[in-house]
Amino acid sequence: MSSEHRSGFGCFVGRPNTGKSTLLNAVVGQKIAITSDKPQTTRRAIRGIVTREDSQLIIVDTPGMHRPRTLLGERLGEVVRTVWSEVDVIGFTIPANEKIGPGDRRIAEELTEQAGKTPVIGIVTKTDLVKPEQLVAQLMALERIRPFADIIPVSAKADFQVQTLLDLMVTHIPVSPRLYPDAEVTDEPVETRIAEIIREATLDGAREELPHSLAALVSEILPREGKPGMLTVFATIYVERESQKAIVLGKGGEKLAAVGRSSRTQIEELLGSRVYLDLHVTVAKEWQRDPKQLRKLGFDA
Ligand SMILES: Nc1nc2c(ncn2[C@@H]2O[C@H](COP(=O)(O)OP(=O)(O)OP(=O)(O)O)[C@@H](O)[C@H]2O)c(=O)[nH]1
Repeated sequence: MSSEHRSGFGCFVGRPNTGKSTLLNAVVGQKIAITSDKPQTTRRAIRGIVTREDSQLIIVDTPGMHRPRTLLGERLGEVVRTVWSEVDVIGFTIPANEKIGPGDRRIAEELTEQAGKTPVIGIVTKTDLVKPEQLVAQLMALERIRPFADIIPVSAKADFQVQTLLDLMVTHIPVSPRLYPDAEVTDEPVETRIAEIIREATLDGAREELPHSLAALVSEILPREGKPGMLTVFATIYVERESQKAIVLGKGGEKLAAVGRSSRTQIEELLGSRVYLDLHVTVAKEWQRDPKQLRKLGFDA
């Protein structure tokens, strides 16, 4: 074993809902990316940094892959491809409890076309959901769809082999000194992380039609007037239609109030300060198709 220090970049790819965000959180050990029961909730590349004595692995969380339908969809595609060409190692996620399907195969093909020489580790996720014989069958099925540098089963929920996966990823990154100071966990701006907390809280228990047409934006964080030690966070939830606004608000604004309460606790933890959350819902018609709105919401590549 070499005692030289390694530093480099990695990412997880896989179709929506395969457990990429949960795995990232397990690996980094702090909640920095949003997870949700609904697909396609991760909309931007977020870097988590795992610093160990022997290595520093910077992980970029890639958005869910899906067929581009709107401008937003197309931009996600570009982001994903840029990520693939910049990283040293890619983890391709397949859940243990679902049959490998056309969506998985399409990503495997795109990896072959777009990822060049970047080594790909095949990761069977959510192993806690299946029996051993099902897991073995899935590992064998995965082996057949493309060549992998390694194949490994993991469960982020049961903390099974998460560290082993990290060790494996580190073997593929170059010998290099640390690229980031020890304390840094993510270099995402705090506004973005807060917006993601709000977005996640809004999606929690929301109806099926919401995930694709919801965005959150933090416009300002200011000291609260007359309340020393307290901050005001100004945030807006963007929806596409009046009907969606009604869903987000809930009866008499009840749902929005609950979203505010649950987000505030997390935001206070993140900022280390008491927070007043000034939260509004706005209809921005067809925001997914409007480049100006996309830029405003931080989707500019
Ligand atoms: N039982 C179990 N559930 C898991 C595990 N990992 C993730 N999940 C669940 O699977 C669902 C999807 O997980 P995510 O991490 O959001 O998946 P993703 O691939 O990042 O999804 P997108 O952001 O849509 O691309 C969530 O409900 C998770 O709680 C696991 O190891 N075990």
